[in-house]
Amino acid sequence: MRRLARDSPSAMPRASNDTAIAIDRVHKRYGRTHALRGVSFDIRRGEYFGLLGPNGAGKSTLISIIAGLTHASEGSIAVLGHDVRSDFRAARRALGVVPQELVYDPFFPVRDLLRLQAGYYGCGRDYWPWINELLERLELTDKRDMSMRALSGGMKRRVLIAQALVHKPDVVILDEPTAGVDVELRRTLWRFTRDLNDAGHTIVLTTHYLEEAEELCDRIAILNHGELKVLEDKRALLDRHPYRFLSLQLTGDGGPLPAEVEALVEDRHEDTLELKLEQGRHYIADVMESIRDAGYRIADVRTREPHLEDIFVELTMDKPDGRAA
Ligand SMILES: Nc1ncnc2c1ncn2[C@@H]1O[C@H](COP(=O)(O)OP(=O)(O)OP(=O)(O)O)[C@@H](O)[C@H]1O
Repeated sequence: MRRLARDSPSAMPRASNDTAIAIDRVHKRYGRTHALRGVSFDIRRGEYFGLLGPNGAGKSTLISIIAGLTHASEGSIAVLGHDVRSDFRAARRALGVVPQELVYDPFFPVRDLLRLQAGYYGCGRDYWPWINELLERLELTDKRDMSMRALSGGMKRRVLIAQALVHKPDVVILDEPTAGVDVELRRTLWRFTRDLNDAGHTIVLTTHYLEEAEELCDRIAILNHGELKVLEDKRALLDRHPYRFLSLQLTGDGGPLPAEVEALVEDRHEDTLELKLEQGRHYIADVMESIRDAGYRIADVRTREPHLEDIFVELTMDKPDGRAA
């Protein structure tokens, strides 16, 4: 697949201001629901940023405020220095938002829809080559004259992505772009967004597929219960978690495992045990010896480093006493 060249029409000049989105002490209340509780952070220009959190954490609310679809109860947000309320048009012009929901006009042919959308931003014929490039990159060229209602769900999602990009926005927000799409399309979208990022666009991704965030993002923010839980470089976040997983396939008719081994069990399925070991505290050799002492043979041993998913669960899982992690 063709890559977007740095000097392609999509390449954005770097501004002296390094902040793409500045979020300052934002609160949002819906009646008695306090959906955002004083969230502050910056998204830097040119980064691929992951905004994660469990259901109801406040991600969509934050994106809606950034996009000007709803207002913060308190606090402010600026996109490329433009306040999303007082300077709405300039802020919106700098943004391309790919929505989570499939909302579209069923009757328009795809290319006409994209040209019309570009027109809303005052982008005329000189943007048509860019629209053709989008159609090509999203593998929609042969669908360009079809009406939206005739397209499959995956194709519609591609059109929504193209629609968000018609005006070559500097900052692109992707809200669950791969929800319900097949593996091939997911890969196509990953490549495409990475190329956009290489060409200078800031990308903000929300996703429930944590391997997607792990693969693509430079920095990760995790929201939980309307608060910023973590904002960290992805590599540092993964490295900071000093544990690893040990998977053991057991044979033989052993008895109960010793309590200190039971305490490490994360998962068990059929004859395999998955244990979570903290570095410097639990030693693989000791654990294996205890298991052998309990009367088992160890037929296979595997280890793995933590994935983003493990860290996400640890940071967002509510404690049994009702406290948030
Ligand atoms: N329009 C609304 N009216 C009332 N409450 C709302 C509204 N939108 C969101 N909420 C509430 O605000 C909180 C945050 O919701 P939000 O949709 O922002 O979370 P989310 O992190 O995007 O979740 P998900 O991953 O499920 O999309 C939830 O408690 C939700 O019920």
